Amino acid sequence: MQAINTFWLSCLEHFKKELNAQQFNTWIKPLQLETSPNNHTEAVLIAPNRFVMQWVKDNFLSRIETMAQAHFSNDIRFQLRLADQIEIRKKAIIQDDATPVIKISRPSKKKNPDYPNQLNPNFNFDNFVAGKANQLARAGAIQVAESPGIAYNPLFIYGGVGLGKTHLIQSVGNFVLENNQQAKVRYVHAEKYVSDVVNAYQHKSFDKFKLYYHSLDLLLVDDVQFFGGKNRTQEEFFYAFNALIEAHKQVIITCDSYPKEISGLEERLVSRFGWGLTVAVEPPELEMRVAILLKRASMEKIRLDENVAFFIAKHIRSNVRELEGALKRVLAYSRFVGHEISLDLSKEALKDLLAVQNRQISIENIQKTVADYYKIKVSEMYSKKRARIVARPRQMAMAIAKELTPLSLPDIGEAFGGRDHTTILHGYRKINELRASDPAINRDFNALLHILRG
Ligand SMILES: Nc1ncnc2c1ncn2[C@@H]1O[C@H](COP(=O)(O)OP(=O)(O)OP(=O)(O)O)[C@@H](O)[C@H]1O
Repeated sequence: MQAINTFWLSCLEHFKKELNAQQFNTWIKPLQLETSPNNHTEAVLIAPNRFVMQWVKDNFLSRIETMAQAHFSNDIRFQLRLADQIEIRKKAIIQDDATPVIKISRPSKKKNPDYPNQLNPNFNFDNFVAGKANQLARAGAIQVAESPGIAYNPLFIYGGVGLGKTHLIQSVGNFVLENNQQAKVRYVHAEKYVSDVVNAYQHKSFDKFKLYYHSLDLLLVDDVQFFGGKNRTQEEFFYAFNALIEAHKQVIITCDSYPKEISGLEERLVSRFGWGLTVAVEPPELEMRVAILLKRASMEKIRLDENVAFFIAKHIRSNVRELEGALKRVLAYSRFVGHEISLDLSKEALKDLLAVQNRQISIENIQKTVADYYKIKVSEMYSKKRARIVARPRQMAMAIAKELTPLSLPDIGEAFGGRDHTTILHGYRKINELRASDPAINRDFNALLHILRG
């Protein structure tokens, strides 16, 4: 069924252009086409888990069929089917390399070393504000909390700093423990896991290390990008991961990037991280930032007017941790001067912070930062040269200026050597398109935002 394969490739191309990279990677890329040589009217798309299957059914299936109708003369029906997880894993294990998968016999009578679970009881689903930015990650986490080891394994949550990844995965841990106090749950930051490996080395205690990590019911590993380049840690984690997944124990991982983009991570781990559900958390939009502030205020029993929350949320845009930091600052200032929190008081309390922010995110600073990043001269930002090597960074700087400053398009145009506002709009749109189709551009964009926001 060469024709269907060719059609599917063109479908992939189509969705790659239409969706942003995260949506494409989450929903479309994991689908596998299965055709039968004897059946010319039906094709099956295999989804890696129920979540993806349902989403594709609801949101993409009819589009795929419409495209198929336009492509073929006869009718082709597309079915969705759930992948056989065991088969996928077996295949991956065989393909990986000859490394044996260590099977740890689960200690039946022996007591496990009694490690604390390291969970912060304040992280729970109730005080996690839901919004578009974390919709999928939250839904995935809730499902995993309700059916650990069954729903999606592993659950891989990625996104920038301070966006709630730790909060979310610890909420799963706390939820599981609430339902079953006997559950062996462990939250571990990746750096701590690395130091546990070093310790096991020093004390020749790998058996104890394995006994512990391989016998958990739920393992939460935070910021797994820290495993990059640490081969022994990765090897140990590979064994632990296999042992847990084989035993239907839940693994949840967070990271600052998509699995394939973690630098220095072995391919066999990258592929395993994609076995379950991979979801992103995005920076929250304005209304969600306001909701987070109001929630936090009510938890702390502080009266916070909506207009004050809007003021803070409008100015603190980078991530939730900074948002909470700003609220703390306002609160501390109000206690210090002995006045209730008001708009004026908040402006005063955040004066320094906002001044620093405004200074940092001037258009000149954006131009200089982007020029440094791409190793071109700042003067290329105003030049008329069209060579891609300078034109692309210039468009990147335009897009970032639109994103980070309140300046109008004509103002931004002025700062880029007196360009027309349509040129700025074109640059902005171009970069957004590229971000959706080219992970490298998306990474550059996010890295630059990160540098500029300090
Ligand atoms: N949606 C949300 N609702 C309520 N609080 C949130 C939300 N998102 C983040 N927070 C809060 O913001 C702070 C930072 O979140 P968290 O530590 O989970 O971020 P992170 O993504 O793990 O960051 P890092 O990558 O730096 O580890 C925490 O205090 C957390 O409770």
